[in-house]
Amino acid sequence: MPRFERKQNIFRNKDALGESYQPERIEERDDEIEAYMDALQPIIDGWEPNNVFLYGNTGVGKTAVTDFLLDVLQEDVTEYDDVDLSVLSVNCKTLNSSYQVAVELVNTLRPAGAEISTTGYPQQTVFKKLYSELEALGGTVVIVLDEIDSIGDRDELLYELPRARSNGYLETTKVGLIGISNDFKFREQLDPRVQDTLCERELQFPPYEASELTNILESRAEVAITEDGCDGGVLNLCAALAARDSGSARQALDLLRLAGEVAENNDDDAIREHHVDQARSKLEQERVEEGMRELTTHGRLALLAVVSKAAKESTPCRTRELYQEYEALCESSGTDSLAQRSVHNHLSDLRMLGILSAKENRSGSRGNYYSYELDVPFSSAVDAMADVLYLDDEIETIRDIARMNSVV
Ligand SMILES: Nc1ncnc2c1ncn2[C@@H]1O[C@H](COP(=O)(O)OP(=O)(O)OP(=O)(O)O)[C@@H](O)[C@H]1O
Repeated sequence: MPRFERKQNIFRNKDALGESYQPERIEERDDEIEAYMDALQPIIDGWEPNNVFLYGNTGVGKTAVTDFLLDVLQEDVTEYDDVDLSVLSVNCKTLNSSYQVAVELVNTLRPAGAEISTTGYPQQTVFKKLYSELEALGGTVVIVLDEIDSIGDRDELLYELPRARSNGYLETTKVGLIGISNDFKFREQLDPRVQDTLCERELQFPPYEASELTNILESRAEVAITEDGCDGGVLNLCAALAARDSGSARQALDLLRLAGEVAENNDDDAIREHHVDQARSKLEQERVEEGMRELTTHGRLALLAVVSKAAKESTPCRTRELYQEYEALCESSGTDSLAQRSVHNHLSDLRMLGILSAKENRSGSRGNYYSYELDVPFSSAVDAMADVLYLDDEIETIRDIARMNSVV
């Protein structure tokens, strides 16, 4: 009797709900596609490409539409013998400077074994190597820089590359940049001269509404889910939840995939609305745990102070009292404590992350003050603290007190 058994009554192709899947059809982006095609038109016409800057929140289709249109463009360009198009795509997330992005581009263009080192050259040397690789490639080159905001203020490449031809670094090759970002502040921070060139054509992708997300989910479910694998109403529910929260297609797709997994694990024959509810809580918890894992030691100690008060049923609790709890925890863990003002800042950050909630109380002549409480389940907060702080005994005591008070 096999111990692994194939389950395929819900998913026909689960990968189609994953991040790496490239949809055959783009839904609900006709206006954006039209404007984007307009910006890419000079390439087909044989002229220098426009530089394009795309922005919008996470999950609104910036990358999907770009990949889709560049595939179409590469196919259509084969009709014209005098246009030789190459597309280079780089995600800048881990490359946070012009230098690193330029090295990555050089290495993408060089054959295996001829790559350059990621350190040790003057920046202009790397840029020159990049120009000579681009010149060797020839034709029209479109360079897509996804998550371009990771470059930060070290943005010299964004100034130099679009000017490479006019400055005589490139003779024959025509280069166009496509920058993609979900950081709305990035554009404003750019040097005005960079803004002028990089943002020659700007496209904004707004968040999706529920009805748009439903269409995206319907077209994806046709590929991903079996005919009877999904109850009516499930796609609408996933779409409505994602629209209310972020307007992100990624969130809607994640919710549907996870709901399918919950249904599958329960050996149910179709995804139902209660599976979506469970999936939503699970995603929410993952988000919070991820936020908590990224806290600094003092952020964690400040949170643990709130957790400790919650175990004693003493929340909402004022900063002053939380500070005393925090100081005691610092002493137990052998950590120097911060001033009350800094702890207050950590509490505000925890609130921004959705881990704490705060109430503002009026206090007559002495001004207003905040009192804090957990905005996440007690158990997820304690669990996330347990594996990082060296406070096993204290955390066990907090758990005991919580059990005594039936706080779970
Ligand atoms: N209009 C659409 N039609 C079909 N699928 C879409 C559409 N918009 C987004 N998607 C899908 O949603 C997911 C997220 O989209 P995408 O990666 O393009 O978002 P993004 O705006 O680039 O987000 P980020 O800024 O986080 O990179 C992908 O799986 C993508 O295929």
